[in-house]
Amino acid sequence: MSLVSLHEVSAEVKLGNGQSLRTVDNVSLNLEAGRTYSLVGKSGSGKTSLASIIGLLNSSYTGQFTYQGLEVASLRDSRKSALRAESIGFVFQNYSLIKHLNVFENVELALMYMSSRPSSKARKRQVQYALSQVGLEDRMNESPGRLSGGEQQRVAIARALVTRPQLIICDEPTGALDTVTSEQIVAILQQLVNEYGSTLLLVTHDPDLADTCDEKFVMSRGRIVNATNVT
Ligand SMILES: Nc1ncnc2c1ncn2[C@@H]1O[C@H](COP(=O)(O)OP(=O)(O)OP(=O)(O)O)[C@@H](O)[C@H]1O
Repeated sequence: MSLVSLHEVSAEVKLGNGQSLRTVDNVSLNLEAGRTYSLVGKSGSGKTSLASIIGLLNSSYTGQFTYQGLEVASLRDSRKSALRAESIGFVFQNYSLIKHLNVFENVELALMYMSSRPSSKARKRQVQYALSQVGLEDRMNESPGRLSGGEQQRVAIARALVTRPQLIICDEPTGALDTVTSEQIVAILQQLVNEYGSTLLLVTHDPDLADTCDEKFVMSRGRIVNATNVT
């Protein structure tokens, strides 16, 4: 059974002028457990729109979408939120860390949303471990604003992985970083995804980053126009 299975999925947004724009157009794909996938395509091709459906962030679609064998359309919002908190980790371009929480608290937050929230002692152990994995255990008490872009993204990776999610969705995770830092971030990501056995969906403009994944999906005008096995 695939972790994610989409069959003829489409989505639209309503534009200000009353017209609709099809952002995802008849997409069918499977994501298997433990494999890594990139999603590439020009700006506006629909990558983020598709990733937000797969990440259970947008339920306004037609077609069939199953996650862990569950028909997503039939799940209540509360069940979808719980599923997302427990089994999906997100990393975005702008890090999306909370400024008034320190590094430890930002990572811990991911555990607070779990329905089976670990004890305070277990949370401490898990957060410390996740931060050590990204080399930031000695910056736990700092405010994110005092960290460099690459360091903030490493915190975001620790936050995405601390729940040991089955799926990690990264949307342009290196978009705001220089080339050397980007390569380091992707190396950390790939190593941890491998170690945790998670499935990775990496949305990127960068062909070199895309080639670090097992499989590549190319999007154009909302459609998957090409799917390639890289390895
Ligand atoms: N809420 C919205 N309102 C209006 N248009 C939208 C909305 N969301 C997405 N779009 C449009 O849908 C299309 C697909 O957008 P999407 O963000 O998914 O593309 P993308 O491939 O991720 O682009 P980028 O690489 O620039 O992030 C674009 O033309 C975008 O302008």
